[in-house]
Amino acid sequence: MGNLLGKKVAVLGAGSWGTAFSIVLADAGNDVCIWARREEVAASINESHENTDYLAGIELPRAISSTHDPEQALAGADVVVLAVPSQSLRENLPTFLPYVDDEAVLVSLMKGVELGTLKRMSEVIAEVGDIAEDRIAVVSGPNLAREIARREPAASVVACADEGVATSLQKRLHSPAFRPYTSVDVLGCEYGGAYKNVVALCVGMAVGQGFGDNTTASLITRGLAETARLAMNLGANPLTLMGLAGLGDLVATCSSPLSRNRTFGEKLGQGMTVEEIYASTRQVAEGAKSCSSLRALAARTGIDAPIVDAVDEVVQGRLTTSQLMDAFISRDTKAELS
Ligand SMILES: NC(=O)C1=CN([C@@H]2O[C@H](COP(=O)(O)OP(=O)(O)OC[C@H]3O[C@@H](n4cnc5c(N)ncnc54)[C@H](OP(=O)(O)O)[C@@H]3O)[C@@H](O)[C@H]2O)C=CC1
Ligand SMILES: O=C(CO)COP(=O)(O)O
Repeated sequence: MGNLLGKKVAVLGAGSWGTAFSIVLADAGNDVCIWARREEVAASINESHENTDYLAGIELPRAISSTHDPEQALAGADVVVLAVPSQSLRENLPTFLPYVDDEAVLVSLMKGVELGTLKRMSEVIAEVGDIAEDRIAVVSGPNLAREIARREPAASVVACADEGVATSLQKRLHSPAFRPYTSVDVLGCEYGGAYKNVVALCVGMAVGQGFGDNTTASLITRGLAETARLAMNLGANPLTLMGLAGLGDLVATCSSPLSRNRTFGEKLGQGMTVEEIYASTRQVAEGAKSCSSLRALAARTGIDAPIVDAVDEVVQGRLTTSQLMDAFISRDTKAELS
Protein backbone atom coordinates (compact mmCIF):
# COMPACT_ATOMS: atom_id res chain seq x y z
CA MET A 1 0.00 0.00 0.00
CA GLY A 2 1.12 3.56 -0.56
CA ASN A 3 2.36 3.66 -4.15
CA LEU A 4 -0.78 4.21 -6.21
CA LEU A 5 1.04 4.28 -9.53
CA GLY A 6 -2.08 3.65 -11.63
CA LYS A 7 -3.87 6.18 -13.77
CA LYS A 8 -7.55 5.37 -13.51
CA VAL A 9 -9.83 6.87 -10.87
CA ALA A 10 -13.48 5.94 -10.37
CA VAL A 11 -15.67 8.74 -9.02
CA LEU A 12 -18.92 7.41 -7.59
CA GLY A 13 -21.47 10.21 -7.68
CA ALA A 14 -22.08 12.69 -10.52
CA GLY A 15 -23.28 15.68 -8.51
CA SER A 16 -21.57 19.05 -8.18
CA TRP A 17 -18.55 17.90 -6.21
CA GLY A 18 -18.07 14.50 -7.83
CA THR A 19 -17.97 16.28 -11.21
CA ALA A 20 -15.81 19.24 -10.14
CA PHE A 21 -13.38 16.91 -8.36
CA SER A 22 -13.16 14.86 -11.56
CA ILE A 23 -11.89 17.98 -13.31
CA VAL A 24 -9.12 18.27 -10.67
CA LEU A 25 -8.25 14.60 -11.19
CA ALA A 26 -8.20 14.93 -14.97
CA ASP A 27 -6.08 18.10 -14.79
CA ALA A 28 -3.69 16.17 -12.55
CA GLY A 29 -3.23 13.51 -15.25
CA ASN A 30 -5.74 10.82 -14.27
CA ASP A 31 -8.28 9.04 -16.46
CA VAL A 32 -11.60 9.43 -14.69
CA CYS A 33 -14.81 7.43 -14.97
CA ILE A 34 -17.79 8.90 -13.12
CA TRP A 35 -20.60 6.63 -11.97
CA ALA A 36 -23.91 8.48 -12.38
CA ARG A 37 -27.10 7.32 -10.70
CA ARG A 38 -29.12 8.41 -13.74
CA GLU A 39 -28.26 7.28 -17.27
CA GLU A 40 -29.10 10.66 -18.77
CA VAL A 41 -26.42 12.33 -16.64
CA ALA A 42 -23.81 9.82 -17.88
CA ALA A 43 -24.96 10.42 -21.47
CA SER A 44 -24.68 14.19 -21.08
CA ILE A 45 -21.12 13.86 -19.75
CA ASN A 46 -20.09 11.47 -22.55
CA GLU A 47 -21.84 13.19 -25.43
CA SER A 48 -21.71 16.92 -24.65
CA HIS A 49 -18.86 16.88 -22.08
CA GLU A 50 -21.05 18.79 -19.66
CA ASN A 51 -23.02 17.90 -16.53
CA THR A 52 -26.00 20.08 -17.30
CA ASP A 53 -27.84 19.23 -14.06
CA TYR A 54 -25.05 20.16 -11.67
CA LEU A 55 -22.33 22.18 -13.43
CA ALA A 56 -24.02 23.74 -16.42
CA GLY A 57 -21.72 25.79 -18.62
CA ILE A 58 -18.51 24.01 -17.55
CA GLU A 59 -16.75 22.02 -20.30
CA LEU A 60 -15.35 18.76 -18.96
CA PRO A 61 -11.91 17.47 -20.02
CA ARG A 62 -11.90 14.55 -22.49
CA ALA A 63 -10.15 12.39 -19.86
CA ILE A 64 -13.51 12.23 -18.08
CA SER A 65 -16.09 9.64 -19.11
CA SER A 66 -19.21 8.47 -17.33
CA THR A 67 -21.37 5.39 -16.93
CA HIS A 68 -24.42 4.21 -15.04
CA ASP A 69 -22.78 0.77 -14.62
CA PRO A 70 -20.75 0.47 -11.37
CA GLU A 71 -18.67 -2.44 -12.72
CA GLN A 72 -17.59 -0.40 -15.73
CA ALA A 73 -16.84 2.66 -13.59
CA LEU A 74 -14.67 0.67 -11.19
CA ALA A 75 -12.81 -1.60 -13.65
CA GLY A 76 -9.05 -0.99 -13.33
CA ALA A 77 -9.37 1.85 -10.80
CA ASP A 78 -6.77 1.94 -8.01
CA VAL A 79 -8.37 5.06 -6.51
CA VAL A 80 -12.11 5.06 -5.78
CA VAL A 81 -13.71 8.38 -4.86
CA LEU A 82 -17.04 8.40 -3.05
CA ALA A 83 -19.23 11.47 -3.65
CA VAL A 84 -22.83 10.57 -2.88
CA PRO A 85 -24.87 12.26 -0.13
CA SER A 86 -23.70 11.10 3.31
CA GLN A 87 -27.02 9.66 4.39
CA SER A 88 -27.12 7.46 1.26
CA LEU A 89 -23.59 6.05 1.54
CA ARG A 90 -24.50 2.91 3.49
CA GLU A 91 -27.25 1.89 1.05
CA ASN A 92 -24.96 2.58 -1.95
CA LEU A 93 -21.83 0.74 -0.83
CA PRO A 94 -23.10 -2.80 -1.59
CA THR A 95 -23.66 -1.70 -5.21
CA PHE A 96 -20.02 -0.61 -5.53
CA LEU A 97 -17.96 -2.88 -3.26
CA PRO A 98 -18.08 -6.11 -5.35
CA TYR A 99 -16.19 -4.29 -8.13
CA VAL A 100 -13.61 -2.46 -5.97
CA ASP A 101 -10.07 -3.85 -6.36
CA ASP A 102 -8.66 -5.41 -3.15
CA GLU A 103 -5.72 -2.98 -3.21
CA ALA A 104 -7.67 0.15 -4.19
CA VAL A 105 -7.78 3.15 -1.88
CA LEU A 106 -11.23 4.60 -1.13
CA VAL A 107 -11.43 8.38 -0.83
CA SER A 108 -14.38 10.06 0.83
CA LEU A 109 -15.40 13.54 -0.32
CA MET A 110 -18.52 13.48 1.86
CA LYS A 111 -19.14 15.93 4.70
CA GLY A 112 -21.70 14.45 7.03
CA VAL A 113 -22.29 12.19 10.03
CA GLU A 114 -24.67 9.27 9.65
CA LEU A 115 -28.03 9.57 11.39
CA GLY A 116 -28.68 6.82 13.93
CA THR A 117 -25.18 5.30 14.05
CA LEU A 118 -23.49 8.74 14.47
CA LYS A 119 -20.61 7.44 12.37
CA ARG A 120 -18.25 9.40 10.16
CA MET A 121 -18.16 8.48 6.48
CA SER A 122 -14.78 6.73 6.75
CA GLU A 123 -16.20 4.66 9.61
CA VAL A 124 -19.20 3.65 7.49
CA ILE A 125 -16.86 2.61 4.63
CA ALA A 126 -14.65 0.61 7.02
CA GLU A 127 -17.64 -1.12 8.60
CA VAL A 128 -19.66 -1.97 5.49
CA GLY A 129 -16.65 -2.91 3.36
CA ASP A 130 -14.57 -4.45 6.16
CA ILE A 131 -11.73 -2.26 4.89
CA ALA A 132 -8.60 -1.34 6.88
CA GLU A 133 -8.02 2.32 7.75
CA ASP A 134 -4.84 2.49 5.64
CA ARG A 135 -7.04 2.06 2.54
CA ILE A 136 -9.47 4.84 3.43
CA ALA A 137 -8.76 8.54 2.91
CA VAL A 138 -10.66 11.80 3.12
CA VAL A 139 -10.34 14.98 1.06
CA SER A 140 -11.72 18.08 2.76
CA GLY A 141 -11.16 21.81 2.59
CA PRO A 142 -12.57 25.12 1.31
CA ASN A 143 -13.63 23.69 -2.05
CA LEU A 144 -16.90 25.10 -3.36
CA ALA A 145 -17.58 22.99 -6.43
CA ARG A 146 -18.25 25.69 -9.00
CA GLU A 147 -15.10 27.64 -8.11
CA ILE A 148 -13.01 24.46 -8.36
CA ALA A 149 -14.66 23.63 -11.69
CA ARG A 150 -13.69 27.11 -12.95
CA ARG A 151 -10.12 26.26 -11.89
CA GLU A 152 -9.94 29.09 -9.38
CA PRO A 153 -6.91 28.39 -7.13
CA ALA A 154 -7.66 26.48 -3.93
CA ALA A 155 -6.04 24.24 -1.35
CA SER A 156 -7.36 21.20 0.47
CA VAL A 157 -6.36 18.40 2.82
CA VAL A 158 -5.94 14.72 1.90
CA ALA A 159 -5.98 12.71 5.10
CA CYS A 160 -5.23 9.04 5.70
CA ALA A 161 -4.06 7.13 8.76
CA ASP A 162 -1.22 5.85 6.53
CA GLU A 163 0.88 8.90 5.69
CA GLY A 164 2.40 7.13 2.67
CA VAL A 165 -1.05 6.67 1.15
CA ALA A 166 -1.89 10.34 1.81
CA THR A 167 1.34 11.35 0.04
CA SER A 168 0.61 9.09 -2.94
CA LEU A 169 -2.89 10.51 -3.24
CA GLN A 170 -1.52 14.03 -2.93
CA LYS A 171 0.53 13.40 -6.09
CA ARG A 172 -2.55 12.08 -7.92
CA LEU A 173 -4.53 15.23 -6.98
CA HIS A 174 -2.04 18.03 -7.40
CA SER A 175 -3.18 20.04 -10.43
CA PRO A 176 -2.28 23.53 -11.67
CA ALA A 177 -5.16 25.06 -9.67
CA PHE A 178 -5.54 22.61 -6.77
CA ARG A 179 -2.97 22.25 -3.98
CA PRO A 180 -3.52 19.32 -1.60
CA TYR A 181 -1.77 19.09 1.80
CA THR A 182 -1.39 15.76 3.61
CA SER A 183 -2.63 14.90 7.09
CA VAL A 184 -3.05 11.78 9.20
CA ASP A 185 -5.98 13.30 11.15
CA VAL A 186 -8.92 11.71 9.33
CA LEU A 187 -11.25 12.21 12.28
CA GLY A 188 -10.45 15.93 12.64
CA CYS A 189 -10.99 16.54 8.91
CA GLU A 190 -14.31 14.71 8.92
CA TYR A 191 -15.73 16.49 11.95
CA GLY A 192 -14.51 19.83 10.58
CA GLY A 193 -16.30 19.16 7.29
CA ALA A 194 -19.57 17.99 8.82
CA TYR A 195 -19.76 20.68 11.50
CA LYS A 196 -19.11 23.65 9.23
CA ASN A 197 -22.23 22.77 7.24
CA VAL A 198 -24.37 23.22 10.35
CA VAL A 199 -22.67 26.51 11.23
CA ALA A 200 -23.25 27.68 7.62
CA LEU A 201 -26.96 26.87 8.01
CA CYS A 202 -26.99 29.02 11.13
CA VAL A 203 -25.15 31.88 9.43
CA GLY A 204 -27.61 31.63 6.53
CA MET A 205 -30.52 31.93 8.96
CA ALA A 206 -28.97 35.12 10.36
CA VAL A 207 -28.27 36.55 6.90
CA GLY A 208 -31.82 35.70 5.81
CA GLN A 209 -33.12 37.84 8.64
CA GLY A 210 -30.99 40.77 7.49
CA PHE A 211 -28.23 40.59 10.12
CA GLY A 212 -24.76 41.74 9.11
CA ASP A 213 -21.09 40.95 9.54
CA ASN A 214 -20.86 41.21 13.34
CA THR A 215 -23.47 38.49 13.66
CA THR A 216 -21.91 36.23 11.05
CA ALA A 217 -18.37 36.67 12.45
CA SER A 218 -19.65 35.88 15.94
CA LEU A 219 -21.37 32.74 14.70
CA ILE A 220 -18.34 31.61 12.68
CA THR A 221 -16.02 32.10 15.65
CA ARG A 222 -18.28 30.41 18.18
CA GLY A 223 -18.98 27.71 15.58
CA LEU A 224 -15.27 26.99 15.37
CA ALA A 225 -15.04 26.84 19.18
CA GLU A 226 -17.94 24.38 19.22
CA THR A 227 -16.44 22.26 16.44
CA ALA A 228 -13.07 22.13 18.17
CA ARG A 229 -14.67 21.26 21.52
CA LEU A 230 -16.43 18.22 20.11
CA ALA A 231 -13.74 17.07 17.67
CA MET A 232 -10.89 17.37 20.19
CA ASN A 233 -12.91 15.46 22.75
CA LEU A 234 -13.32 12.68 20.20
CA GLY A 235 -9.59 12.60 19.37
CA ALA A 236 -8.92 15.27 16.71
CA ASN A 237 -5.69 17.24 16.57
CA PRO A 238 -6.71 20.81 17.52
CA LEU A 239 -4.48 22.21 14.76
CA THR A 240 -6.59 20.39 12.14
CA LEU A 241 -9.53 22.57 13.18
CA MET A 242 -7.37 25.68 12.66
CA GLY A 243 -6.41 24.44 9.17
CA LEU A 244 -8.01 24.11 5.74
CA ALA A 245 -10.46 21.36 6.73
CA GLY A 246 -11.56 23.37 9.78
CA LEU A 247 -11.36 27.14 9.73
CA GLY A 248 -10.71 27.30 5.96
CA ASP A 249 -13.83 25.38 5.00
CA LEU A 250 -15.90 27.07 7.70
CA VAL A 251 -15.06 30.54 6.39
CA ALA A 252 -15.62 29.58 2.72
CA THR A 253 -18.95 27.89 3.36
CA CYS A 254 -20.32 30.51 5.76
CA SER A 255 -19.29 33.39 3.47
CA SER A 256 -20.31 32.12 0.05
CA PRO A 257 -23.68 32.45 -1.69
CA LEU A 258 -22.56 29.30 -3.60
CA SER A 259 -22.91 27.21 -0.43
CA ARG A 260 -26.03 25.06 -0.44
CA ASN A 261 -26.01 24.95 3.37
CA ARG A 262 -25.79 28.71 3.78
CA THR A 263 -28.47 29.16 1.10
CA PHE A 264 -30.73 26.62 2.85
CA GLY A 265 -30.36 28.60 6.09
CA GLU A 266 -30.97 31.90 4.31
CA LYS A 267 -34.22 30.61 2.85
CA LEU A 268 -35.32 29.48 6.32
CA GLY A 269 -34.42 32.95 7.64
CA GLN A 270 -36.58 34.48 4.91
CA GLY A 271 -39.56 32.41 6.00
CA MET A 272 -39.55 29.34 3.74
CA THR A 273 -40.29 25.97 5.36
CA VAL A 274 -37.90 23.00 5.31
CA GLU A 275 -40.30 21.15 3.01
CA GLU A 276 -40.51 24.08 0.59
CA ILE A 277 -36.72 24.30 0.43
CA TYR A 278 -36.32 20.55 -0.23
CA ALA A 279 -38.88 20.85 -3.02
CA SER A 280 -37.00 23.80 -4.56
CA THR A 281 -33.66 22.05 -5.19
CA ARG A 282 -32.15 18.72 -6.21
CA GLN A 283 -28.88 19.47 -4.39
CA VAL A 284 -27.92 18.20 -0.98
CA ALA A 285 -27.49 20.46 2.09
CA GLU A 286 -25.76 17.98 4.40
CA GLY A 287 -26.09 20.15 7.51
CA ALA A 288 -29.88 19.83 7.51
CA LYS A 289 -29.42 16.14 8.44
CA SER A 290 -26.07 16.20 10.23
CA CYS A 291 -27.37 18.80 12.72
CA SER A 292 -29.32 15.93 14.32
CA SER A 293 -26.45 13.41 14.31
CA LEU A 294 -23.90 15.95 15.56
CA ARG A 295 -26.33 17.05 18.25
CA ALA A 296 -26.74 13.46 19.42
CA LEU A 297 -22.97 12.95 19.29
CA ALA A 298 -22.36 16.07 21.38
CA ALA A 299 -24.98 14.95 23.92
CA ARG A 300 -23.44 11.46 24.09
CA THR A 301 -19.99 12.99 24.57
CA GLY A 302 -21.23 15.48 27.19
CA ILE A 303 -20.21 18.52 25.10
CA ASP A 304 -22.03 21.86 25.12
CA ALA A 305 -23.15 22.46 21.50
CA PRO A 306 -25.56 25.42 21.34
CA ILE A 307 -25.28 25.97 17.57
CA VAL A 308 -26.08 22.40 16.50
CA ASP A 309 -28.79 22.25 19.17
CA ALA A 310 -30.48 25.43 17.89
CA VAL A 311 -30.12 24.57 14.18
CA ASP A 312 -31.63 21.15 14.81
CA GLU A 313 -34.52 22.76 16.71
CA VAL A 314 -35.21 25.06 13.73
CA VAL A 315 -34.97 22.22 11.18
CA GLN A 316 -37.33 20.12 13.32
CA GLY A 317 -39.77 23.08 13.43
CA ARG A 318 -39.56 23.59 17.18
CA LEU A 319 -37.81 26.97 17.06
CA THR A 320 -38.31 29.82 14.59
CA THR A 321 -35.36 31.57 12.98
CA SER A 322 -36.46 34.81 14.66
CA GLN A 323 -36.06 33.11 18.06
CA LEU A 324 -32.63 31.75 17.10
CA MET A 325 -30.33 34.68 17.90
CA ASP A 326 -32.18 35.43 21.11
CA ALA A 327 -31.62 31.81 22.15
CA PHE A 328 -27.85 32.38 21.74
CA ILE A 329 -27.61 35.86 23.25
CA SER A 330 -29.73 35.08 26.33
CA ARG A 331 -27.74 31.97 27.35
CA ASP A 332 -25.92 32.15 30.67
CA THR A 333 -22.80 34.26 30.27
CA LYS A 334 -19.36 32.63 30.63
CA ALA A 335 -15.66 33.05 29.89
CA GLU A 336 -14.77 32.97 26.17
CA LEU A 337 -12.11 30.29 26.61
CA SER A 338 -14.15 27.97 28.81
N1 LIG B 1 -20.62 20.75 -3.79
C1 LIG B 1 -19.55 21.12 -3.11
O1 LIG B 1 -19.08 22.25 -3.27
C2 LIG B 1 -18.90 20.17 -2.17
C3 LIG B 1 -19.54 19.06 -1.68
N2 LIG B 1 -18.94 18.22 -0.80
C4 LIG B 1 -19.60 17.04 -0.28
O2 LIG B 1 -19.68 16.08 -1.33
C5 LIG B 1 -20.80 15.22 -1.12
C6 LIG B 1 -21.59 15.14 -2.41
O3 LIG B 1 -22.08 16.45 -2.63
P1 LIG B 1 -22.42 17.07 -4.05
O4 LIG B 1 -21.79 16.37 -5.16
O5 LIG B 1 -22.15 18.51 -3.92
O6 LIG B 1 -24.00 16.82 -4.03
P2 LIG B 1 -25.06 17.16 -5.15
O7 LIG B 1 -26.33 17.41 -4.45
O8 LIG B 1 -24.53 18.19 -6.06
O9 LIG B 1 -25.15 15.77 -5.98
C7 LIG B 1 -25.51 14.60 -5.31
C8 LIG B 1 -25.19 13.42 -6.20
O10 LIG B 1 -25.52 12.23 -5.50
C9 LIG B 1 -26.58 11.57 -6.20
N3 LIG B 1 -27.54 11.04 -5.23
C10 LIG B 1 -28.51 11.67 -4.56
N4 LIG B 1 -29.17 10.83 -3.76
C11 LIG B 1 -28.58 9.63 -3.95
C12 LIG B 1 -28.81 8.34 -3.44
N5 LIG B 1 -29.76 8.12 -2.54
N6 LIG B 1 -28.03 7.35 -3.88
C13 LIG B 1 -27.06 7.57 -4.79
N7 LIG B 1 -26.81 8.76 -5.32
C14 LIG B 1 -27.55 9.78 -4.89
C15 LIG B 1 -27.21 12.57 -7.10
O11 LIG B 1 -27.79 11.89 -8.18
P3 LIG B 1 -29.14 12.40 -8.89
O12 LIG B 1 -28.70 13.52 -9.77
O13 LIG B 1 -29.59 11.21 -9.64
O14 LIG B 1 -30.08 12.83 -7.81
C16 LIG B 1 -26.00 13.40 -7.49
O15 LIG B 1 -25.24 12.75 -8.47
C17 LIG B 1 -21.58 15.82 0.06
O16 LIG B 1 -21.28 15.12 1.22
C18 LIG B 1 -21.04 17.24 0.16
O17 LIG B 1 -21.07 17.75 1.49
C19 LIG B 1 -17.66 18.45 -0.38
C20 LIG B 1 -16.96 19.52 -0.85
C21 LIG B 1 -17.52 20.46 -1.79
O1 LIG C 1 -18.21 21.76 1.32
C1 LIG C 1 -18.34 22.71 0.60
C2 LIG C 1 -17.25 23.68 0.35
O2 LIG C 1 -16.03 23.24 0.87
C3 LIG C 1 -19.63 22.95 -0.09
O3 LIG C 1 -20.54 23.47 0.79
P1 LIG C 1 -22.10 23.31 0.50
O4 LIG C 1 -22.39 21.84 0.57
O5 LIG C 1 -22.76 24.11 1.58
O6 LIG C 1 -22.35 23.88 -0.86
